Amino acid sequence: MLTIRGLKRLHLFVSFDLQDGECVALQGPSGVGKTLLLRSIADLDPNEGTVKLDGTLREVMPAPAWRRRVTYLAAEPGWWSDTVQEHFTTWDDALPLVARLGLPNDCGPWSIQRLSTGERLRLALARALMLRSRVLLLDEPTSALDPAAAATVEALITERVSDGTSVLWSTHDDAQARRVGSRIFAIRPDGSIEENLP
Ligand SMILES: Nc1ncnc2c1ncn2[C@@H]1O[C@H](COP(=O)(O)OP(=O)(O)OP(=O)(O)O)[C@@H](O)[C@H]1O
Repeated sequence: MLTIRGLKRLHLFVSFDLQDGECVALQGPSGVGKTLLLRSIADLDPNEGTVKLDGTLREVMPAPAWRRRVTYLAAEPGWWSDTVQEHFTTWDDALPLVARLGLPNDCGPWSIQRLSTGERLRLALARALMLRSRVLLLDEPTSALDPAAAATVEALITERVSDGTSVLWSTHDDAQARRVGSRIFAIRPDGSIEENLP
């Protein structure tokens, strides 16, 4: 279980729990703080408060180890190597997942530069899913995808949730929030969270 108490970042001040195998949809108008919240939980920006995974405080482990367990998927993912396959520890292991996400089997040697925005998003999702994290913090993961690709992503994440992964999923799509979330958190302009049922 992910436990968050008094997490403070700029105007945000929130407390909540995310159970194992639970997907919570995160909503709110543009600029309200959804990305700020997800990045703070992953400890990518300075923030205050108590964040624990299964009772273990975030600060007792090195930041990279925390982010392998509590993984943030950015709306605009970053890349550090030239080719697709260099972003995976074992490309052959990643290939079935990459293919399921609709990328061609021969895309391993491709340059990252040639990928479309949607292809990059799907590749970044594959990269995140290969970590088998305990918690996924998804920042509008289907915003640049066509309906078929978005449905594939929803199905994949739903499988992971069934396997016990906890997910916080930021989306502007109300119907998607109701489909994927067993609870919906709406960030208010004052930085607090209003909890709704789908
Ligand atoms: N480092 C920072 N210092 C000060 N303000 C910041 C910083 N980073 C982000 N903000 C501000 O915090 C607010 C919330 O930004 P955030 O990216 O979390 O919004 P969002 O809810 O994810 O929006 P969108 O739906 O458009 O992606 C914005 O007004 C943004 O300008």
